[in-house]
Amino acid sequence: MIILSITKTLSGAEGPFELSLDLSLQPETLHTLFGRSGSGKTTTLRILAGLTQPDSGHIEVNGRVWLDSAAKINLPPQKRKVGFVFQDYALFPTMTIKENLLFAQKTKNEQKVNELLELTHLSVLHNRYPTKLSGGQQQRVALARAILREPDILLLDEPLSALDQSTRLRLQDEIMSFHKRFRLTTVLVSHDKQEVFKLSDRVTVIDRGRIIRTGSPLEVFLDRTTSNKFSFASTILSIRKVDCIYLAVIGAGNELVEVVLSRHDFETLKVGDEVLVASKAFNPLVIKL
Ligand SMILES: Nc1ncnc2c1ncn2[C@@H]1O[C@H](COP(=O)(O)OP(=O)(O)OP(=O)(O)O)[C@@H](O)[C@H]1O
Repeated sequence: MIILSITKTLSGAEGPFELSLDLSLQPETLHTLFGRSGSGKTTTLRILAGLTQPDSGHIEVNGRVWLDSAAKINLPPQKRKVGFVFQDYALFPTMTIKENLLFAQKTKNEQKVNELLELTHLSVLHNRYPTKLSGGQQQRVALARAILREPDILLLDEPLSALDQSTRLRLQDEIMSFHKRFRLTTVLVSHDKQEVFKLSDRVTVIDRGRIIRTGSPLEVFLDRTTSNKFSFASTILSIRKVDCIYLAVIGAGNELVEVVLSRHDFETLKVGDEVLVASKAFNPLVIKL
């Protein structure tokens, strides 16, 4: 069980605001922090890892206190058993893949490194340097390196956002399989709803430092208790008038959809606006690709 209770004043783009979170994470679950840019998600991961100091707080991991500002307990990052994977891989460029992995381990257990290389399909590449690998391969190395630390918490900060869609889908499956195989307790930060829905046991939505919602992905994203309608939130990419019809192009995941607007919407909405697209009656054909 991981218990986190923190406060910190952050300097946001629209002025200072308080990050104030109380979270408890069940062991062996994948818990996602979701929310608008600048709401405090990365800062929360950094506080868990000991890389950023909160103004006050208490963090307890499997019965061990990592931080207690009142009792002046504050374990340094190297004493916290955390695996951290960032968007930008952060591998050592002058070390080979295998050296990068060995460096992450206190025990220098080469057998375990070889096992992880095998599991991540990186064995044949073990002598290469990170710059000679694709983004997906580099992120696999970063994931393997984080797991080798045998972390009490695996922190994944937008780990797949720099990758193309098909690599992303493959790595989502790998993250899921590692999370289960190594019985990890994982905290993910992601902006991709489909990814969050696929991977998460629990989702906590944060807005300007506060928890505004928490629950299963179904409860948080589909709001089963209030509506069964089809809807998605996205951004208007273009608006135009064709004869007497008003049309908007709106992003939907990796696709674009064109919707008809009312005259009032045409006059009030503009490109870049965030909108909710909802359909009252939704009876689609589902075709396997
Ligand atoms: N140590 C700090 N002290 C004060 N403010 C900070 C500190 N670290 C980050 N901030 C500010 O806090 C806000 C939240 O940053 P954070 O990176 O946690 O947001 P986020 O939710 O992860 O955003 P994104 O989704 O864009 O990565 C930002 O405006 C940032 O500038």
